[in-house]
Formats: sequence, structure tokens, C-alpha cells
Amino acid sequence: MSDTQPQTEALTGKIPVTVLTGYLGAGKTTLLNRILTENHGKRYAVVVNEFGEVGIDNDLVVGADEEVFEMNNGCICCTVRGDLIRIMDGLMKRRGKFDAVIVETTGLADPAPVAQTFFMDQDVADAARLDAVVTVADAKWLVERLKDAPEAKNQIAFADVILLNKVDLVSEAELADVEARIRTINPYARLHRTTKCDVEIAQVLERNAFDLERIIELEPDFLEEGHHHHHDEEMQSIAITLDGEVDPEKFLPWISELTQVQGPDILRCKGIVAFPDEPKRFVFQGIHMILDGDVQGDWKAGEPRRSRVVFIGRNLDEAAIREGFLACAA
Ligand SMILES: Nc1nc2c(ncn2[C@@H]2O[C@H](COP(=O)(O)OP(=O)(O)OP(=O)(O)O)[C@@H](O)[C@H]2O)c(=O)[nH]1
Repeated sequence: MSDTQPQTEALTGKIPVTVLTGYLGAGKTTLLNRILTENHGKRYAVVVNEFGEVGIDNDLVVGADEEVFEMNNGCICCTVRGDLIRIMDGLMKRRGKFDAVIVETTGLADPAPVAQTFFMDQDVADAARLDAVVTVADAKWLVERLKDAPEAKNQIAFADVILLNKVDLVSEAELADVEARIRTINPYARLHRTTKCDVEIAQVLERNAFDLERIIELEPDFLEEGHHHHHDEEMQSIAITLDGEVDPEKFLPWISELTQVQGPDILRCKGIVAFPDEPKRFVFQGIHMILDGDVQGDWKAGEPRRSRVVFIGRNLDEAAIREGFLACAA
């Protein structure tokens, strides 16, 4: 389908749904926050899914408390039939309160079963239409992940729109290389080079770009029940909650050493921690050895000052990481 065939909600009566995907740490939440803070006069309902049982992404999505629905009992692509359908049904009962839906999947999700929900479940298919699969790709790490992560490849293959993000971290030659790799997997998607996902929102939302025929060519059993996909069996997700504050003098050296030493195996880490006498939450994010942290957003009145961290990776010594974090207690 092309831009010349507008199929807006006014015409079809269906709510447009954008599936936002991309590997761990590529910039999905960055794009989502950009969409939610930009002044476009639209109201979005957001469904966030994360890998690991401690909800962190939900708290990192800005100013959208009421509209954010969180699914964190596993990978979205394995629980779509349940969670996503239930949430979509709930959303349809609140029609009129929002103009479109955005589903942010975990970095480890295969987008196929997510997209399938919008065709296979009759109630969902009657009420909503998949507008586009938007994939955020990390210009620095994508080439590596295409070698060892099948999900990363599927996310590119399924995309209608690709944001090749973090162009600030790579040279022009590396950029050309990663772009060529993307094109061998998906020659069709619109591709935008971005830093911090700085793309015009109209390039991402309401594209009316999802092309079922292309997807069936790619995956002939797309519209059949029992569609299988495989997960990276070695991938671990370690979520730790400390019921209290952590001492920055212990925590900062610990996290920095951990990511330096085990960086190659830590695909993603993030957390929200409470420092003593600090009214704001300390939020940190890491991708391999690149670590970033800052105080942002006040702890709300009455909110327990709990510290939560998540590590996703391979060959991680869970007991040692757990012990190390708990030893940072203030
Ligand atoms: N240098 C650089 N950093 C970026 C860019 N875009 C995002 N980041 C940083 O990359 C980290 C991950 O960004 P997120 O938006 O949380 O990524 P995500 O895809 O939502 O991550 P997961 O949900 O864990 O898979 C954050 O620390 C961002 O600030 C970019 O264009 N350049």
C-alpha cells in the first residue's frame, strides 16, 4: 500500500497501530518519548512490553502515566495471544480517548507474531489496523547483532520504516556498510538516518505502510496458526530490586567496573536507583561498555524509594551480580 491510498480511521473506522521494534538499546524509548512530547495535537495510547519482571521502561516513558499499559510477563511475541489481545480489547472500550496506538516491543521480540495479532484475532482485526512496523536500528551495533541475534534480523526484515539511529557514533564508511547490510535484508523500507531518533513524526506514524503481501512472501505461514519462532536460549535477564537506597560511592564504581569487565556480554543494562538525600531518581542505561547515568524526575510523594536494575546478556554470573548490587545498599 502506498501513501496515495489513505486509509485513515475516518475511512475504515479502525484505530491505527504502530509497532515499534528494534534490538536492545537501539533507541525505541527515545523515539517514543519524542513522539509523546512533541506538540502534534494527537493522543496516543502506548503499550510497553519488557523483558524481565521489573518494570523500568514504563517509568522512563515521559508524561504519559495514564495511557501506558505495561506487559512484563515475558516476551511480547510469546504472550501476544493473551496480553496484547486483552489490552487491545480494553483499549477499544475506551475509544475516543486516543487517536492511535503505539506498541513498543522488547528488544528481543520477533515482530512477526506481534504483527500477526492484528490479522489473526478477529476482534482486534475488526477494531484496529496495523499501520506500520517501525524498527530502530543501532548504527554502532547492528552489524554485530545481525551475526548472532536472529531477532535483530527479523526486526529489519519486517520493517516498513527503519530509523538508522546513533549515526553520531559511527563514521560515514561504517554507516554506508550498515546501510548496505540493511538493504540486503530489506530493500523496501523507508530508511532515515537519525541521532536520538530525530525524525519528523509524520515519517513514522500514520504511514499506512504495512504491506501484508510483502510479509507473506517473506513468511508464507504468516496468517497460519502455530507460527513458530525461536529465542536465543542463552539470553539471560537478571532483574534485581533492593528495597531501599543505594550508596553512590559504592554503586557507581561497582556498575562502572562491571560494565567495563563484562561489557562484551552485557547487551543491555538499565535501572532506577535511589540515592540518600537525593529528591530525584538516578537513572542509568548501558549498552555493552557504554554507560550513561543522570538524575531525572522526582520520586513521587509516597512512592517507595526502591532501587531496581536489569541486566540482559549472555554468560552472566547472576549470583555475583546480585550480591554485588545488594552490597551497594546505603
Ligand atoms: N550516542 C547516542 N546515544 C543514543 C542515541 N539514541 C539513543 N541513545 C541512547 O541509547 C540508550 C538506549 O536508548 P533507549 O531509547 O532506551 O533504547 P531502547 O531501544 O528503548 O532500549 P531497550 O528498551 O532496553 O531495548 C540511551 O542511553 C539513549 O540515551 C543516539 O542517536 N546517539
